[in-house]
Amino acid sequence: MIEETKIDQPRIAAAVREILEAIGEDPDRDGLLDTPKRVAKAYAEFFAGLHQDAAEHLSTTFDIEHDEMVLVKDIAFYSTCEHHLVPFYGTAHIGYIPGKGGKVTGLSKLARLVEVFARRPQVQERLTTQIVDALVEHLEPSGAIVVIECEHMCMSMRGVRKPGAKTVTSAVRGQLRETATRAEAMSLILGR
Ligand SMILES: Nc1nc2c(ncn2[C@@H]2O[C@H](COP(=O)(O)OP(=O)(O)OP(=O)(O)O)[C@@H](O)[C@H]2O)c(=O)[nH]1
Ligand SMILES: [Zn+2]
Repeated sequence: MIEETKIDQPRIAAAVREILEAIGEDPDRDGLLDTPKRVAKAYAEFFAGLHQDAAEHLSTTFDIEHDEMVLVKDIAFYSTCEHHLVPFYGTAHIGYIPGKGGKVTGLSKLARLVEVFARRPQVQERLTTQIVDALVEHLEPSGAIVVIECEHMCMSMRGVRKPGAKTVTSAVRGQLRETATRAEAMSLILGR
C-alpha cells in the first residue's frame, strides 16, 4: 500500500501556487484552479517511499531450498531526480543467491523493494546501492546483484538535451562478485 499520509499536501499545494505565479501564470484561471491540489496528490505518490521501510516487504520469506540464482528482470519503475525534480525512469534487474539455509522471498517483493527506494528524491547510483543493501540486510543471501538502466528527463527535456541516452548502474555483493557468477548474471540480465 502506498503510504501518503505523512506528506503535507496543503503545503505542497501552496508551493505549487507560488510556482505558477512565479512563471507568470494565473493560478486562478479555470484550467489551473485544481492544479496545486492535483500536483500535491501526485507528489504524495512520487515520494511515498520516504515513509516506507524495505523490511516490511522482505519479511515474507519461504522455506525453499534453492542455492542458485533467482533473477527478476525488467522491473519497470519511475523515480524523481533529486537535482531537478523531474523523472528518471527505466528498468531494474535484481538477482540473488539465497544463503545457506537462507531466505527466499516472494518475487513481487523484489519489485516492491524497487518502489520503496524509487519513490523518493533520488540519484540512480544511490537507488542501486540501497536496493542491493536492503537485499543483503534482510535476506542474508550469499550474493546479490542489482542493475538499473534509466533515461533521465533532466538530460532529455532540458540542459544537455540528449533524449535516448541511457545510464546503466550496477551494485554487486558477496558471491556474485566472483567473475564467473557475475558474468552469468550479466548475461541473463542483458542477453535479451
Ligand atoms: N551521478 C548522477 N548524476 C545525475 C543523476 N541525475 C541527474 N544527474 C546530473 O546531475 C548534474 C547536476 O549538475 P549541475 O551542474 O549542478 O546542474 P545543471 O546546471 O542543471 O546541469 P546540466 O544538467 O548539465 O544542465 C547533471 O550533470 C545531471 O546530469 C543521477 O542519478 N546520478
Ligand atoms: Zn536531474
